[in-house]
Amino acid sequence: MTKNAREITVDVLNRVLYQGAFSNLALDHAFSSAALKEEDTGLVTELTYGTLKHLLTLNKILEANVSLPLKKIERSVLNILRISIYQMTYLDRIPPYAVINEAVNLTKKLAPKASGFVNGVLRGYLRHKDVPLTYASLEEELSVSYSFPLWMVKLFQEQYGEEAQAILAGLNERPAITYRVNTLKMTREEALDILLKEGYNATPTKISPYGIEVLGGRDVQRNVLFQQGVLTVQDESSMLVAPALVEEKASRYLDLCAAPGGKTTHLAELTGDQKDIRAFDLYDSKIRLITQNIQRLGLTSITAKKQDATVFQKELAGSAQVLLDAPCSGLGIIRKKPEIKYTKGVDELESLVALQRELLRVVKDYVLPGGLLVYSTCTLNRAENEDNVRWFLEQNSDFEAEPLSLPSDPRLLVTAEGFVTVLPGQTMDGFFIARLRRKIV
Ligand SMILES: C[S@@+](CC[C@H](N)C(=O)[O-])C[C@H]1O[C@@H](n2cnc3c(N)ncnc32)[C@H](O)[C@@H]1O
Repeated sequence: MTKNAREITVDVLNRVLYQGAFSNLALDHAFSSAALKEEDTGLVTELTYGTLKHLLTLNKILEANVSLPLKKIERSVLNILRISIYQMTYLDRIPPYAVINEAVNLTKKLAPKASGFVNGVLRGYLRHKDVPLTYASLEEELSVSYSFPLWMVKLFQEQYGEEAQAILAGLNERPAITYRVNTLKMTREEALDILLKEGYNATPTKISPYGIEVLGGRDVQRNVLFQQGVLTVQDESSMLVAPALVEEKASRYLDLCAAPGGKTTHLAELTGDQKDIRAFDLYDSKIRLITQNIQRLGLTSITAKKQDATVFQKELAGSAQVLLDAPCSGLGIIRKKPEIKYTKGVDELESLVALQRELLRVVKDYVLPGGLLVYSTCTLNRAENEDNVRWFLEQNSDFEAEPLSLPSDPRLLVTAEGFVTVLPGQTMDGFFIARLRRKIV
């Protein structure tokens, strides 16, 4: 029997919340295995991301409306309830009685004995929808209303002080779609002009001079500009990294944690595809992603190879500008992968710091005397960001911090040393960039 949009959503949520799947990949898999109409694809995407984004709020509402602990409810039934409460609370285009009917019909199919329970819970919620939720503390209120685990709320409060609430709000924003223009093929103005003439609602990104934000129009990935390698999907924060590393005098660039190649390909574009660019990553499957991007963009200056960045390659010692875009906890990209809120734990953050320090320790020896090491992460956790770089500078007196050349913008927090934290919001992921110069001694 074919599955409708809500059943597919429940499948995707089961995979993301209980089997560790990534939301974007689980959705891609669902869409490639079911021939859905475009409007149903839109509904599945909306219900999946909306439910994940507001999961803790939805759980709190459910707790107020059911008399048993949520973990005693069968998982598919719980996810039917969550997507239904999400629609009744956050969407106004679907009438509540239609939501309840859909939920009851789906429960009859997946867990027939629970259909009366689902009907009762949802009708009860409809009657008491306006009763406000109550909280034991300000932290609990922030945790439930923004739907972030308590430990993450406390981490942001402790580390970012008065910016914490803006970070929670920014990480819940709907991400804008931004593209980087391959300036080897045309200027940003030319690409923008073509998109506008084709009826897209598009605008230049404000901080990066290479980006275009597309606010409306047909799927850009089917557009000839994308297919011809003029455009690459990239967050505006990520577009700030390669320009921090490029210098006229440098002839070799190493990107140690490169897949899928977003920043490597930007390096090649900014250096006229004329320099020696080496991209490494840990897995063959990820090297294939880099290769696909290189081919689509028509670049020839990059070689991509499987290589563990914790293992030193002697032959490259002291030879290059170095990018370490380190594996990290990813708290800055929660807008795009909201499941990170519930799947990451504090312990994992600590082991990542150890890995990042090991990577810094190894890759520093590739840096050309007088050259640059750029360290970046897509997380908002000072332990993985500023603390790591300060630790590194204490250990390595032959390196010094150097500010990035960026316009001043309220979304950029810049430390006295020049380290940049990008605050998350509509067009930008939360991000961290530090630029370190190796002294000539
Ligand atoms: C933040 S992502 C890189 C994103 C990439 N720079 C881009 O802009 O497209 C971090 C990457 O580090 C890779 N990685 C993790 N541990 C590694 C290691 N020991 N050596 C090399 N790569 C590693 C992961 O496979 C992942 O692709």
